[in-house]
Amino acid sequence: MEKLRESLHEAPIIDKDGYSYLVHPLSNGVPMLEPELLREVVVGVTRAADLDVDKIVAPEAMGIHIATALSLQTDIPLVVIRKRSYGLEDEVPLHKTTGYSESEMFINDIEAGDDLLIVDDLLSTGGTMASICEALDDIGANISDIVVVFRKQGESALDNTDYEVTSLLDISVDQDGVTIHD
Ligand SMILES: O=P(O)(O)OC[C@H]1O[C@H](OP(=O)(O)OP(=O)(O)O)[C@H](O)[C@@H]1O
Ligand SMILES: Nc1ncnc2[nH]cnc12
Repeated sequence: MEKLRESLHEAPIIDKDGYSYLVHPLSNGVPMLEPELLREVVVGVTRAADLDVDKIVAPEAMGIHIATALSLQTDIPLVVIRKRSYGLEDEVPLHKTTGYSESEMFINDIEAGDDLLIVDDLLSTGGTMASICEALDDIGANISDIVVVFRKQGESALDNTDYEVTSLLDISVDQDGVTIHD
């Protein structure tokens, strides 16, 4: 994960009402995402993840490019959990909170019995992932694995649940920058 580690040292941190927010190519699409970095991450996720699944699931927006590349690499179909409702039959809404926002998301085309790999760029408060896992569980799908690129250290809404998250790097973020925890 050499390129990924290097990239963190250059990443700007912005203040979102007291919350230190990492601006990184994988988490924001800016600064520019180098193909070599995306490739390294997709190889890392491919090695870390349980790929014996029916579908890859990624939340909009910044899980999409990682999951798309993984889908191309593995031939596993991709479902995006959207921030927009389509009003389709069996659409499942969920409410999610992060450290700086609160919003609705909508699940389509996941069925009871589906084996799923969930992929996202970053886990922080775990609010997004916990809401997604709960909704997928209610549908009756089986969450085989959850892989994120960055996991921020600290309390998470997934603590004290059965959901286990694998990360490529564990980090902490403050106004002075990013620390990588090995
Ligand atoms: O662990 P949490 O505190 O829930 O934070 C993690 C989530 O926050 C970011 O998404 P965001 O909601 O900012 O939307 P974006 O992907 O469109 O940037 C990130 O992509 C994760 O999905
Ligand atoms: N880019 C980011 N930086 C820090 N915390 C976050 N939580 C969700 N996205 C984040």
